[in-house]
Amino acid sequence: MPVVWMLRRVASRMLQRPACGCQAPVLPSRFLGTSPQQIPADANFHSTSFSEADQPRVLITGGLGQLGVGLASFLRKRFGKDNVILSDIRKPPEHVFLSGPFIYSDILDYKNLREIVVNNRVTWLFHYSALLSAVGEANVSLARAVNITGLHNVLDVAEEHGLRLFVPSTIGAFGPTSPRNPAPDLCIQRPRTIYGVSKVHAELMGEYYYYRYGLDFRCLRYPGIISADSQPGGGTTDYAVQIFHDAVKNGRFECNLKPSTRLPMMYIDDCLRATLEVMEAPAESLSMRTYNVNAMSFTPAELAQEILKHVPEFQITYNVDPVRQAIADGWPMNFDDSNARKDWGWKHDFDLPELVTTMLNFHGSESRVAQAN
Ligand SMILES: NC(=O)c1ccc[n+]([C@@H]2O[C@H](COP(=O)([O-])OP(=O)(O)OC[C@H]3O[C@@H](n4cnc5c(N)ncnc54)[C@H](O)[C@@H]3O)[C@@H](O)[C@H]2O)c1
Ligand SMILES: C[C@@H](O)[C@H](N)C(=O)O
Repeated sequence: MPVVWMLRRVASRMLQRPACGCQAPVLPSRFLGTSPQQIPADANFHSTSFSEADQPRVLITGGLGQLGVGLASFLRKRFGKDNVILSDIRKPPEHVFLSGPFIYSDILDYKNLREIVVNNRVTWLFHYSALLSAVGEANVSLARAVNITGLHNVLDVAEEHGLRLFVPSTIGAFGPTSPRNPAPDLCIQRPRTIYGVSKVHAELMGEYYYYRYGLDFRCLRYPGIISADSQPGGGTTDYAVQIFHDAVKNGRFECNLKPSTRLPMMYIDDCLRATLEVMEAPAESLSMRTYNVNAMSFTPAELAQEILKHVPEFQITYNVDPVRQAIADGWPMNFDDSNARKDWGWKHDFDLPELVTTMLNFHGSESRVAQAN
């Protein structure tokens, strides 16, 4: 195998580098920038003194899901609109298409992925494509393909082209035999969903490529992420997003998890900031390549109590979905993220009260706008 890898690497380097040693011609593209430089894998972007030309050239896969559009907008503020390419296999809504570069990318098509990376001189890749926990159980073979085969393509492209690679993992990478309150970074991981199994695989493969080939792989295990202006893609923590829509719209919500189901959660602003911070952290500050990150932990009953403080008529009822409940019962109730706090200074801004106020304000103003129109 090492011989095969060596040959592949030499061939790929030859393809990337012209024999004359001059600058390789780059195909025209509407996303093309002007910098002739490749960002070195160990570059430290912590300094804000980089010129426009030195900014990373970013590709986000699976970017039309709950988190990708917010990530693109966050990164574009930092690195410039044209340096961040959003991609997916779905058609983007108009406001997303008009907000910056968008491109079709199927992570199961290795050649397509490589072409995008080469033509756009991508240097950082955020790999968001995935099937989440509940939809994954409903379509195991597709989840296996997207979450495992797709990841292999991404790892290979990243390694061949010297990219810095971010892959999110999840609380779902733990299982009922893991310590659950709290789950530390390093412990037994025997998840019982295809989603969890594929994410443990991603963590291990990324770290293997880091140790074996020097790939600059960085991974955060996200808790359930709560966002106001994007819909979740079929996970177990989705209730904590939907509850706000329903509280404002109808004053009531039917929850598909039991009232006492405690899970770690995070507001999207904290999630996106954590993602950029770990990508910008100097390599020497990272004692590990896969970190837990956390903000808060609550049950549906506790979330409903907090909403009641703002919406006194709010009512919650329970109609438990056995698939989601079984998944949640095997996940951590709390997350130990002390290594992230120690190594690269992770600190969350949103606890439960700030989360509820922010979400209700957003949906309240949205519904007032809708009523006024
Ligand atoms: N949202 C959360 O609460 C949460 C928590 C932990 C980890 N994560 C991780 O963060 C990442 C983003 O999550 P999300 O909530 O935005 O997911 P999502 O399900 O909302 O979006 C995933 C996107 O992947 C795309 N996709 C599917 N197949 C693809 C393919 N073959 N090629 C390219 N794209 C494809 C889908 O079209 C979709 O837009 C995922 O890897 C997820 O596991 C999310
Ligand atoms: C937790 C996370 O990975 C996702 N929101 C899910 O529930 O599947």
